Formats: sequence, structure tokens, C-alpha cells
Amino acid sequence: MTDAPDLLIRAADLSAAGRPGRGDLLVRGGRLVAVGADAAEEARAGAEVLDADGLVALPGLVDLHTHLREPGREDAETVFTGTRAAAAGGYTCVHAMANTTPVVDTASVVDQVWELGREAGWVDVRPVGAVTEGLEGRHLSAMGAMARSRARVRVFSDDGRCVSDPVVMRRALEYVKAFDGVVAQHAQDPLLTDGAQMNESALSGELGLAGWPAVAEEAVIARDILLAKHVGSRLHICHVSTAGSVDLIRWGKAQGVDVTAEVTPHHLLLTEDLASTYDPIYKVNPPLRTAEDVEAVRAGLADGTIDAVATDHAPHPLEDKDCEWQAGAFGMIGLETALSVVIRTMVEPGLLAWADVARVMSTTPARIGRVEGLGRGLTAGAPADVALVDPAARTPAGEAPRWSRSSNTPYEGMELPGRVWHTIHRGERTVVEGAPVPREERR
Ligand SMILES: NC(=O)N[C@@H](CC(=O)O)C(=O)O
Ligand SMILES: [Zn+2]
Ligand SMILES: [Zn+2]
Repeated sequence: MTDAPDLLIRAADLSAAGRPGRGDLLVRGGRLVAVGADAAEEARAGAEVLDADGLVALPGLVDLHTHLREPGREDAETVFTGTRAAAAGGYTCVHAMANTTPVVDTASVVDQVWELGREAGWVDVRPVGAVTEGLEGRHLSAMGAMARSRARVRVFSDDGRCVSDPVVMRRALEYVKAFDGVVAQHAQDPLLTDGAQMNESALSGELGLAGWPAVAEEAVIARDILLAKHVGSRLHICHVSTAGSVDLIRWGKAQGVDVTAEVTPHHLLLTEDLASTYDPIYKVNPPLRTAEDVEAVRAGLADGTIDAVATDHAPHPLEDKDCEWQAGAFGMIGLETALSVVIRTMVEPGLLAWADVARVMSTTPARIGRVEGLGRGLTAGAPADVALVDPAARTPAGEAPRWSRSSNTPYEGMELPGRVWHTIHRGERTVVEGAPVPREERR
């Protein structure tokens, strides 16, 4: 690695690194060795030069919530295809959710997923460990063994299911303290959402679809904040979708509870109205909510109540989406479009600056996941994980994400701003001019 030529990224917008104006990034041996106006002077002879004029440099994006589907549903996604899509979206690290077949509830499945990620070579894959055996909500999984594995699991979640038994949740919160882990809760009371199909509202009544009330999410969040406070542990809330949830998390933080939260791109942009198409491409868990909820999650992300944007990339094969609403699977893909949706919903309206985007999509998720070595952003000495984005580019309506194995995107036909032009992972150019480059073809 160290005898590879330097990579000099020239004239990038470095505002996300806290430096106004343009400057250079020098990459050597998988690390950033210099950042700023005089970085070029340190480049060795023979350096490869990447002209980044007009591009914004962001630290490689870190996703806290990705469904890679392998093992078990390789027809929907594999570690290879999902992480390739991640690289195309500017990501250099993803947390792979545990709801696979088999479930990631032992160190050996953790190792398998981690190894597949290494072999694929697109991003760092950090397996999430299940909280309970088989995601069944009854007995705690071997969390300690997963934490001690090579993959050093720190995030534990039964995502797809809620840890609804308060005693089990309490024990999980107590257990993860031993290794500085965090329980990431899919907050959804199963009894209040039995058979639910969309947000509960006047519209769900009109459409004749069983409603999913906001209180089913909020009641679990309130309970878990109180439990986290009681046992003094770390709690993370997955895919926050309601105004009431944002209020509860704001309250929890004000009480000094160590609670963090994420919002998905789709909950920042889309509303329940899309259910009236009866097209299950818009069917997702938690459901798309109202315009007031969208406004509240945007405000929560802007004021720091919500800490991170996480994709909840949830690939499903065509047959699970090309059907009537009731029969459709919950979930939508999102790795390739996440940054564009954040630009559209947060940057363009002036709610977040580029430095904030770096915070909510890279450094803070890295810290929540306790990713070793990451979380420092674009600073000298940090791993050379970089995304270079053209904020002026528009993804033409009709151009769909291409690099996932599944195509269940809700954004087809929408023109979105911003384009990831280059991704660099540990100094390797994983995406060049918008196209992922397989490892064997990299220079
Ligand atoms: N978000 C979804 O609608 N679906 C996810 C599960 C989840 O995140 O709850 C999936 O695994 O498909
Ligand atoms: Zn979930
Ligand atoms: Zn999920």
C-alpha cells in the first residue's frame, strides 16, 4: 500500500472539513496525510491527480442501517451488490442489519457477513448483532461473543421486529454496557400495529387500509428512554417517523439520557398521500407519515435532536412489490439516492450546511456505531474515506439506481439534485466518474 503512488485530490470544496473555499486532499497509504491549501506541496513525484473542481468533498458516508439480505435472500441483494450500491452512493462503511436467514445472532454468522464484506471490498461492513435469538424477542442472543468477534459488533438490533418485552429490553440495555454497545430499537408496538398497512389517519380510513398509529412508535420510544435512563445505558432509535417521536427524543436528551436517533431519507421527503396510488413501492415500515411529521423530522435533524440519517436500504425482489398493496413487502432501497434526498430536503432549503451533512451522514453514525478509526472526518491522519459530490448535477427523472440487485426505489420519475462522482475507500478508488470499479480493475 505504502509504495502505491500518492493520490492528490485537487481543488475540492472543503467546507465540510471546516475550511472555507477550495483546497486539496492528499492520500497516501490508505490515509489522508494532508488537507487544505498546501496539501499539494507535500505530494510525491508521480502522484495521481484527481481534479475535484466543482465537487464537494465529504468524509465517506457511514450507514447505520442497511439490509444486505445475505445470507438467505440473495435473490434480493448480496453483500457484494448491496455494498457496491453503497459505494455508488458515497458510502465507505455500512452496518448490516441482522434480519437475515440465518439471523445474525452468533459470532459465526457475524464472521461470515464480515468476511463477505472484506472479500467484496467496496466498503467496511459492520454486522449488526441481533438482540434476541432468532429475533424472537424472548432470549438474549450471544451479544458478548459477537462483541468480541473480529468484527467487534457494537450495534445490536432486532430490526424488522421490535424488542417489545420490557424485561428483555432492560436486560439487553444492561448487557451492552459491558462492551460499550448500543441497542438500536425498531420502535413499533406489535399489538397496536397488528395487520397495519399504512399510517393511521383520515386517509387510511378512506383507502380502507388498516392504520398504523403514531402512538405505536411513540409509546415504545417513551418506554425505552425511561429504561435507558434507569439502567444508564445507550439507546438508539431506528427510523424515527413522527413529530411526537422527535419531541420524546428531545425530552430524553434534555434529561441527560444517552439516546440517539436516525431518520431515513424517505421519511424526510415522502408522505402518506402516496398510499393512494395503492402501489406497494411506497409501502414501508414505519409507514410514510403526514406533511407535519416530515416537517418535524426535518426540524429535528436540523436542531440535532435526530443525530443521523440512515438509509434503511431494504431491497425486495420484483415479485414482492409488483402486486397489490396488501400483499406487498415493507421496505425500499435507498443507498444510491440517500445523499441526493438529503441535499433536496435539508441542504437546498438551508436547514443543513455541508459540514452538517458530514456530521449526520458520516462522523456521528461512525461514533454511534463505535467504528474504530472513523468519525474524524476529513482530517490529516484519518483513513482516506472520501466522497466527492457534484451538488449542481441533477439525476434526471427516470434514471433509476443501478447497482443494487433490487429496484424497489420510490424515487423513480423524480429529478433529484446532486451526484456522487467519486468514492475513495481506504485510499482505493471504488467509484470513478459515477461508476463503481471492481477491485480487480482498480489501479
Ligand atoms: N423498513 C422496512 O420496511 N423493512 C425492513 C425492516 C425494517 O427496517 O423494519 C426490511 O427488512 O425489509
Ligand atoms: Zn425497522
Ligand atoms: Zn431496517
